[in-house]
Amino acid sequence: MFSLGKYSVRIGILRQLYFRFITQFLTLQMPQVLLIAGTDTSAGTMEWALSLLLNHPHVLRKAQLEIDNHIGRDRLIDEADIAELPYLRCIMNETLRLYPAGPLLIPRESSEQCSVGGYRVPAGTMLLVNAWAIHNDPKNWEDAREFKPERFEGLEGNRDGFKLIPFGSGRRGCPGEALAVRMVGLGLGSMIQCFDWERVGKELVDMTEGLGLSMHKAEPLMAYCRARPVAAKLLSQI
Ligand code: HEM
Repeated sequence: MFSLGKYSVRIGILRQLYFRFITQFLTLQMPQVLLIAGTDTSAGTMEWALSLLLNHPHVLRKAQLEIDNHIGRDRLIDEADIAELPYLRCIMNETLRLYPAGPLLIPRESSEQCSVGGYRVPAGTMLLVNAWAIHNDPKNWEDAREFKPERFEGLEGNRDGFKLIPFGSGRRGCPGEALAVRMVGLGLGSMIQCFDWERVGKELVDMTEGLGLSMHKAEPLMAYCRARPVAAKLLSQI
């Protein structure tokens, strides 16, 4: 048994799970790989982001204001707008920090003996990078468990050294990163632009994390939404 922050697992079970996951992954054709790796991660990130926004309505209002100011009320948000919406990017980074879709990245194997943080790692050792623990470590982040998109103001891209690594790093880093940022940005941005969102009740949205190799919500998000005048106007033109 070993502990990886909140991930406390039996190494044998983990090895088996990864072995099954990786062998299945390797037998898939490239389009299947891209679909599997790209859909759950992107959809899950949007669900976490909207849940966080519902629990922090002032952040939602600020994001809506940014979109309204930048885009106006005569057209829908477009992929090209994402780069011009820094606060929306901050929300995405903060969501991926708190709830990284791949919390343990993809396992590595040491090709030769090395030393990591003072520990001797023999050649052929399976190595897991606990991105979740790095992202939520109070040594790395002030108010680590708080949702504060402003902490990323001024940051270019989706990495902050090795403190923020939602897409992994190096040769096996996520090849879909650029697409994911555009798709999550467009999906989330459209939902914010076109609808007003409210929680179903007075209680906060349940943010419990489900079990699994990817980070998904234990309880699917339920929310009320109302089309904003901009959406009604634009949809009536279609
Ligand atoms: C929010 C969305 C996404 C997140 C958070 C995410 C995150 C990750 C992470 C953490 C890894 C492991 C990287 C590592 O171990 O260094 C990974 C691998 C991968 N991702 Fe993504 N991903 C996302 C979207 C996508 C999309 C849209 C695609 C493609 C259409 C994609 C394709 C892949 C593939 C093929 C791999 C395996 C790469 C390899 O083993 O060399 N991902 N992703």
